[in-house]
Amino acid sequence: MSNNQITLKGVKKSYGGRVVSDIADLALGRHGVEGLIGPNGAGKTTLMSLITGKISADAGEILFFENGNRHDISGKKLDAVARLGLVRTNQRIQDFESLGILDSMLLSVVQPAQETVLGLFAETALRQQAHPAINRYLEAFRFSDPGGYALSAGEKKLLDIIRCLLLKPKFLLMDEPTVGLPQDQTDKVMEVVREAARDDGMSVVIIEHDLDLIWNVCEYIHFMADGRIMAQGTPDEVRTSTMVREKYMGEGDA
Ligand SMILES: Nc1ncnc2c1ncn2[C@@H]1O[C@H](COP(=O)(O)OP(=O)(O)OP(=O)(O)O)[C@@H](O)[C@H]1O
Repeated sequence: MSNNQITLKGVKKSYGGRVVSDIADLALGRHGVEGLIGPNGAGKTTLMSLITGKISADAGEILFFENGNRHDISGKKLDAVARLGLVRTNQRIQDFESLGILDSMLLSVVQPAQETVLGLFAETALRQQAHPAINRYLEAFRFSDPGGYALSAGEKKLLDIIRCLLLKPKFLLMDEPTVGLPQDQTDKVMEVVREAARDDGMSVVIIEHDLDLIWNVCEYIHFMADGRIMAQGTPDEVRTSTMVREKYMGEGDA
């Protein structure tokens, strides 16, 4: 079980007078792999952006606890939060067309001070030897041209997730990780994420509309609607909640 947690107290965010996030009291990361679900526009992505410092809250406190250390990350910027080991995969895929697959992976494993060393890794074979973790991901995920660029939407998405995992985060927030990925790739992504949660103590929160994935992968689920956390519990508890069914799922889906 992970030692890492994010807590939010009285966190509020409004756009043009409309409250899109109103989190009274929330703890994330107590249960290994957790899910954050809710209807479109519920405020899930906004919540992740508030935590990672992409946007700032109007009020409230956000704390990050990692291995006994307490960090007040309210109002902290994106890079400062990422340096603490709190990393987020992207809902919208990034443009990797100017950086090859291997180079972008390598950039995740070298420390900033070592970046000039990149020049030493001129040979592809040498680069691969240098990082067993990269080899492992290349083996598992079979890019169409690993020595070239990630071109399809699926490959870009995959590369984004792998780069985040190579950073060895303490806490990983995943925003709709499976959109655009075929089922076999989705299964493999979830396998490596669960492995990192189990073996490295990484905490994970996954936003997904793919409820089968949520029920199968997550140990604990937070349900959000209208900017607020409305229900929390095990997959069984959330799946059978009348309120969750009414607000989110068709009666037949549960
Ligand atoms: N920059 C912004 N300016 C104005 N309104 C915004 C902004 N960002 C988000 N919103 C609004 O905040 C609400 C919550 O959006 P958010 O993207 O967080 O929802 P979500 O739960 O992630 O939805 P989805 O499941 O569709 O991704 C929506 O009504 C959205 O239109």
